[in-house]
Amino acid sequence: MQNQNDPKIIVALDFPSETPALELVDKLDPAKCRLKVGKELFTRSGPQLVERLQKHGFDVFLDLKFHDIPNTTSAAVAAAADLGVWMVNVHASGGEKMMTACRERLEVFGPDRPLLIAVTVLTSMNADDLAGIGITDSPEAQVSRLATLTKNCGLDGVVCSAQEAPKLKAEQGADFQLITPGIRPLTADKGDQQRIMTPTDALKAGSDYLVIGRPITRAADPLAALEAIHAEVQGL
Ligand SMILES: O=C(O)c1cc(=O)[nH]c(=O)n1[C@@H]1O[C@H](COP(=O)(O)O)[C@@H](O)[C@H]1O
Repeated sequence: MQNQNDPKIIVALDFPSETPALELVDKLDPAKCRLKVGKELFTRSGPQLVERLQKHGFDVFLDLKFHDIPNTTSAAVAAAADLGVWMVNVHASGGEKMMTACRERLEVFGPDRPLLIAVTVLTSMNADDLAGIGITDSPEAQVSRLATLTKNCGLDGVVCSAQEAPKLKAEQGADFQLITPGIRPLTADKGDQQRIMTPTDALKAGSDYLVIGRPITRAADPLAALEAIHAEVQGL
């Protein structure tokens, strides 16, 4: 499924239940944004909510960050494809066999299959956090390593910080999709994010899609916040 307008903003519906999520969604325009359903909302409201969002005309990024053995993960990715989502993700640190199994499993879905994306280094992590799990390389180097692995496995792109986008576009080519959370307009709180960038800078750096949650969903006027970001990035 592919929205003809190809909106670059993906609103992260990080809500505790479908009631507040749908309250916001009812005011949104599928021509201006896509929607991301993550672990909290999916665990409460499940596939029915995803189908409802799709019936409203929205492309859905199912962000469950699968990370398991190849057989389990590829079956989960196929379940996401059956649901008709636009994008689904796995953790690149699941490794070559896992990512390859997922890509192969999606082949039967043909050109309408979801985009298959791998998470590199979470945008909430900095060099100290990586050192804590035994990775002494910089976040940038680790992201590059995992992006190369992801591309070699034939996936469509990665989730990374926009800070890494220029390097990744140079290394992996223009077609390799970069999905970037950690987006913060200048006035927004950083929260738990570490590697952040503004919407304009992120697109200029090479991001293909901006994942934005709290700067929209926690704004006093979420619709106005989305409209402002949309106006800011339109035409970039
Ligand atoms: O895969 C993701 O979407 C993701 C990866 C990552 O490295 N960092 C990250 O923040 N995310 C998601 O992107 C969204 C960011 O939300 P805000 O920080 O509220 O804008 C959340 O739903 C996260 O789960």
